[in-house]
Amino acid sequence: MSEVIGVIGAGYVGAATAAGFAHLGYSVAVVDTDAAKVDGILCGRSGLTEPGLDDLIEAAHENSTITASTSYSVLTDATIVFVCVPTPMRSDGAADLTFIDTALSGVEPYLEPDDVVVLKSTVPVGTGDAVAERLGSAGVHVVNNPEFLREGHTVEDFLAPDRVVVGGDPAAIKRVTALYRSLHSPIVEVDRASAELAKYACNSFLALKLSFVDELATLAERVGADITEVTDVMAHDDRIGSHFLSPGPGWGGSCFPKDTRALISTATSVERPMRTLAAAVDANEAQTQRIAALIADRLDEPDAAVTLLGLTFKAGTADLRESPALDIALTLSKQGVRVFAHDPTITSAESLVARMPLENPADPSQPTLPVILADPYALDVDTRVIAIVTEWNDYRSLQWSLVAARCPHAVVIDTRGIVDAALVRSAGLQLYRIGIAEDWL
Ligand SMILES: NC(=O)C1=CN([C@@H]2O[C@H](COP(=O)(O)OP(=O)(O)OC[C@H]3O[C@@H](n4cnc5c(N)ncnc54)[C@H](O)[C@@H]3O)[C@@H](O)[C@H]2O)C=CC1
Ligand SMILES: O=C(O)[C@H]1O[C@H](OP(=O)(O)OP(=O)(O)OC[C@H]2O[C@@H](n3ccc(=O)[nH]c3=O)[C@H](O)[C@@H]2O)[C@H](O)[C@@H](O)[C@@H]1O
Repeated sequence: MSEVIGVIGAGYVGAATAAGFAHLGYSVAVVDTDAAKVDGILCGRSGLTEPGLDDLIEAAHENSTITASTSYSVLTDATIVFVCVPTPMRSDGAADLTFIDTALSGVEPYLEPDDVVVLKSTVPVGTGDAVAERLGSAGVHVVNNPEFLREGHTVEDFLAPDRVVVGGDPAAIKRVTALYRSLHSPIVEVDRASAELAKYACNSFLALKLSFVDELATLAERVGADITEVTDVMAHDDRIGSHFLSPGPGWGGSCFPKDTRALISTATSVERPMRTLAAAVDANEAQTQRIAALIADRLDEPDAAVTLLGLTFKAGTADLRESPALDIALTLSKQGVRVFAHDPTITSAESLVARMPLENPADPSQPTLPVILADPYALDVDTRVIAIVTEWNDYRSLQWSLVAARCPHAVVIDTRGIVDAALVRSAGLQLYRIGIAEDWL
């Protein structure tokens, strides 16, 4: 327990890492450039909608095992520093490493010989070697330890990972893996390039699987099949597995979109193009636009309105980054459709501004932000389409008779396959489920 943990960046990954190591008994110091995040941690809160995270941070706060600051000097005593800053997408698709560079510049003055810097952010192949070269002359070791947690499950996944992957300096790897030993998860030691590539490989493979299933759902609609029966058959094959077989409005979030493009960019730069992945990215964009078109096709009057149920990129998170729901809202709004939306985590349209850039928000003839509904029953009477875009449990158990009483002519489009068809239809509403041919033919 002699190691002192430093964490740079207190977002989804950094907050879970800090809280998790504090829970495992380590003393943790966090630095974040966002003063609100730091103040939150100093009061025992993460500021994130993540089950169990605030409990761990509050416990660490009470035990004085966590501290935080906007100043890198808080890392002075840290012996192993985890870098958990963003690696967003550049306009050319490659990963933007500016935040990594700034984080390293910030921590460098506080590093001592034999300290370890751990790259937990998702970084392209070659980044770890470059960082090792940069810090090596000061006697600092570098380890790649890519993270595989999911939003909405950050604590659960941090404390019980399918695997812990480490690559890099062998002596330092021993010290990093020792931190995780009490979790009893498989530890996979690989070379640095393989650790970096494996992280992109996992996200990209899952994205490929989803694009395949989304296209299969479209095909099922046309040829008389039921996607739930098709994927059930697939899931019985252990080689295929049962996860990531639910079609939807397209995959989104802070990582799949940027990581697939970053891998394509890496592959292209060494003239080893990843054609399958490029096709999956194209198919994903087409899937979201297909859903927008299906909605638009069911609007029979110029004044007809649409209500989107769900805005986050998936259920269980308040994260709106790269959410297909926002793309659908924007596409419809550009066509002059009045768009309303409900999401359990969104109380006002203001939180959408950063994620839905509009050219002229004040001009009602231009695309506008969706009007946020306080509850899913507060529907505009001219609503013609109610589309379930995010698979929140709230929408599985809607009282469809209340919906029908307000909007008897609305049709329901379920892009996630979560509603009970009999209940929707017994309320007198027409229903279209993704991938179910009998609804569309
Ligand atoms: N969100 C996720 O589920 C997962 C993300 N990752 C990867 O982890 C990395 C971080 O992702 P998130 O945690 O989602 O990001 P995030 O956007 O939630 O949080 C990043 C945090 O870093 C802070 N920050 C930015 N620059 C800083 C600097 N120079 N010094 C100190 N703090 C700084 C920001 O204020 C923010 O609080 C990315 O590379 C991402 O691809 C990996 C696995 C899962
Ligand atoms: O690198 C990352 O950031 C993380 O990215 C994903 O985690 P996350 O972005 O939280 O979301 P997922 O649960 O993987 O969902 C991604 C997208 O796929 C969609 N999805 C998922 C599963 C499914 O069956 N169908 C489906 O459409 C979701 O709605 C969502 O838009 C990976 O699952 C994590 O392992 C990884 O660590």
